[in-house]
Amino acid sequence: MEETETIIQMEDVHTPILKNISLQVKKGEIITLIGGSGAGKSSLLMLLNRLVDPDKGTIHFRGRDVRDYEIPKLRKSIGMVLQSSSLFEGTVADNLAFGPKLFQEWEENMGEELLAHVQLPASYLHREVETLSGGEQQRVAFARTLANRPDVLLLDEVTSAVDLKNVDLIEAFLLEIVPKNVKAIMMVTHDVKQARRLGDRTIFMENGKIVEMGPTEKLFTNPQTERLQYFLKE
Ligand SMILES: Nc1ncnc2c1ncn2[C@@H]1O[C@H](COP(=O)(O)OP(=O)(O)OP(=O)(O)O)[C@@H](O)[C@H]1O
Repeated sequence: MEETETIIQMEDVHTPILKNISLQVKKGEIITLIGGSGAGKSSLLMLLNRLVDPDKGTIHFRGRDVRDYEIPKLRKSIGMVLQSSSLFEGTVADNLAFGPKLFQEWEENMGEELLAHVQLPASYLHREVETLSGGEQQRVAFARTLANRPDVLLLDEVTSAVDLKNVDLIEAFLLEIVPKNVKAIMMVTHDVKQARRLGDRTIFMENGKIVEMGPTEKLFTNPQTERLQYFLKE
């Protein structure tokens, strides 16, 4: 049987905030990260696209140490979307084209296709981003990240500032793009129900450490540690 490709491998990674982080992400997986405020979830994501480097340990992306990639190429391949999108002033099309133009990969018909992923009509291409609702802006932020054809998406609380309709749209979109358009997703969410809905595997963190990690349903129905049992009850 063909072995599933390992997309990310972290081995015994330490930073001032994180301790002893080891994990693997395989092709096709959505990994959800849960844990209380300050547990280190965002810090873990930031290691992957080198917003932070470890003091100790190694991080491999598609079999290669992340430090061996040029940073713009790494960040093109490992895209990140945050809680509130940082679209720049201009039209939706300007925002979508920005990344691909850096790599001479922009084609005029891409815009329409990218917006279709996030269920926005092509007419939005010419809209100034400031005229869009928060939820629409967040969907454009997704389309802009997808424009770079990333292998991995790092998502940090991406639905916490949008209304329920947009939460549904974004969740449906995420389930649809893996592994067709992106190979894997790592997603931090404070919404444990969302972590359960979307995750293939879930990581529970506390004090900079991974306390439990496993198949999402198993983790939720049969938490092994008192810490996680307590966290899920809160
Ligand atoms: N740049 C920084 N300098 C110093 N401390 C930091 C820095 N960034 C994060 N921290 C600290 O590291 C710890 C982990 O933060 P992190 O943002 O990774 O947690 P989190 O689990 O994502 O929390 P939240 O759910 O509140 O976003 C916190 O105690 C935070 O204050």
